[in-house]
Amino acid sequence: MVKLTDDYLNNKAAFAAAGITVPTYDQDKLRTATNEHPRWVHFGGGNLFRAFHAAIANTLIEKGELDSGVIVADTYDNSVVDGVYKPFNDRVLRVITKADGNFDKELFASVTESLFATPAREADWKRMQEIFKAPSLQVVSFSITEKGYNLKTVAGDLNDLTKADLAAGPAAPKGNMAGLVALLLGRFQNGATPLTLMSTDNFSNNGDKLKDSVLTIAKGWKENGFVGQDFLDYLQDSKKISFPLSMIDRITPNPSEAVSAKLKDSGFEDYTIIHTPKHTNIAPFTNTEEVHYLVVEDNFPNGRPKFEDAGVIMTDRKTVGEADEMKVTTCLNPLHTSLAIFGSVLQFKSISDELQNDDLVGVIKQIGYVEGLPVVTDPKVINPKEFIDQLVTKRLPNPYIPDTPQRIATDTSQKIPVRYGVTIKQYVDRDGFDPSTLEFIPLTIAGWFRYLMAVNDEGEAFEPSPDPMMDDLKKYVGDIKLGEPTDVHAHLKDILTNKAIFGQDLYAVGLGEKVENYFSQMIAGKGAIVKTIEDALAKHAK
Ligand SMILES: NC(=O)c1ccc[n+]([C@@H]2O[C@H](COP(=O)([O-])OP(=O)(O)OC[C@H]3O[C@@H](n4cnc5c(N)ncnc54)[C@H](O)[C@@H]3O)[C@@H](O)[C@H]2O)c1
Ligand SMILES: O=P(O)(O)OC[C@@H](O)[C@@H](O)[C@H](O)[C@H](O)CO
Repeated sequence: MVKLTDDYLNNKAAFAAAGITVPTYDQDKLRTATNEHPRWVHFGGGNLFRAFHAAIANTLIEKGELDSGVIVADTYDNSVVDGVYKPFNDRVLRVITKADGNFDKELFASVTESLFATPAREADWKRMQEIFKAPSLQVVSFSITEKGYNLKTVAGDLNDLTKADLAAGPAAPKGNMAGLVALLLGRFQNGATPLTLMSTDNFSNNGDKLKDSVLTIAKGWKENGFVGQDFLDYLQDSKKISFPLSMIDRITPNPSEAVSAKLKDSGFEDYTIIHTPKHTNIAPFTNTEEVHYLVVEDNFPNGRPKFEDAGVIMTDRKTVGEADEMKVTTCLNPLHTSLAIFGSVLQFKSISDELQNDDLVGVIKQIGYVEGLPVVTDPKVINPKEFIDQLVTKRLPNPYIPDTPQRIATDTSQKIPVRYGVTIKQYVDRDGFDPSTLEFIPLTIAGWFRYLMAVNDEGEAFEPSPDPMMDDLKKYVGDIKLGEPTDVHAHLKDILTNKAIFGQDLYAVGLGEKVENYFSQMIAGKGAIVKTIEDALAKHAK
């Protein structure tokens, strides 16, 4: 058996026997170099980072183009750092589950340090403060989920955590964004060297959202007398701090039991999956698909690693914006969320199984090709129609990608504005488009309310995936009983007007009644969701 912490340089044969490719570089030397000149910090060392960013760093280090490792920071879930980084010398086994059933297995040693970077863990916080002061630091990247950037409540006001952070100032921030701004303040006060903050989370204009959250905190601190205008100027000067846009795509499911079992059989010792109290599902290994895209706005005022040499498309802001809207708001994520919602209420346990169901395939094709594609601006670097074709015919049906509707249904409230709200807005804003012609987006939104009832299509209770707004949202539909007369308008009217969730008042754009109508059909009794989908396809599929 081999394990992650084994000396891979001197035991290559043992790793090869287990089918694992290992680095040719020395992690200890890389660690020393990183201490001397840190270049790249990543916040949110979850599965996507381990499968994708860590691989990019590994490639660049192998090519001699990156002279230090990545420092991983978590600010949310200490079990990530303590569970899968520190005990394994910060190494990762990345498994690509290929469409032919074969695995590509590679060990990365490109992470050299892992920190739970909050004031609650003093030593790690101090260390991160030092790293942020280093002039050599070029990039701070993020994959902290959509909620990681959010400072507001469902009603659109600042949430209590943010209010408390604004009142207390930068000395001991509790929230994730306040922590980041406190670290940036340290950099400002120690030379004000430039830096790039690169969000790689799944929403359009992700860099703008990150900037907005950073500035909200900084402005609040200025109003309360904790920082001066000069700090705000630093944050808003694009030659000092940049917030590039990015589009990232690689379906990276939670670590799967099937992959774990195969690793064990192949002689790899670190196959145990951890489910943390904060709901991160993580393991010493990560499983991902072969296909991947990362498109980044090339705006790095303190320089950057040669990302393009690891396959990253470096381009202008407009192109990234278009690629991102293409993927996140029309051609991939809206289809994924529809499969997540309907898959959960129809009791599917696998996305590839859902792709065997003609009706669900029908729904996602309508959302992608018919409703989304016409409002896509072609980013040129990726062809949108071919992108959906590849998704629907190759990626989603791949039975070796162990993805589940339940993973994708996590935090749906945070995703609805981006995954459907942006397309609805396009239909509102653009000549020749009428939002009231949309059918399968409102069908999915109705499906989401049906999902929030936490009762499946067989009428049995199920546990929805975690969502930061679940308690608030359940209040709208929690008392509805299948098959009983229900005043649907009275239940949904307040939520369907919520612009924070839908980007629009759905009644004002002719979709409120349509959602109500689909929802009424879906609560008619057992099996009503399946029937509503069938009827919608029979009537409206083009
Ligand atoms: N997994 C994918 O297929 C995929 C693909 C493209 C983009 N993404 C983006 O990456 C994000 C992370 O995906 P993942 O697969 O790594 O998820 P994951 O659950 O494996 O890891 C999530 C990470 O984010 C941290 N986190 C969670 N909530 C946070 C909060 N409120 N504040 C700060 N940190 C927080 C966790 O501690 C963990 O490190 C997604 O939400 C999405 O925006 C994921
Ligand atoms: O990662 P999330 O939680 O934003 O969304 C779940 C999935 O839709 C997403 O992870 C996809 O797998 C990914 O966007 C594919 O690139």
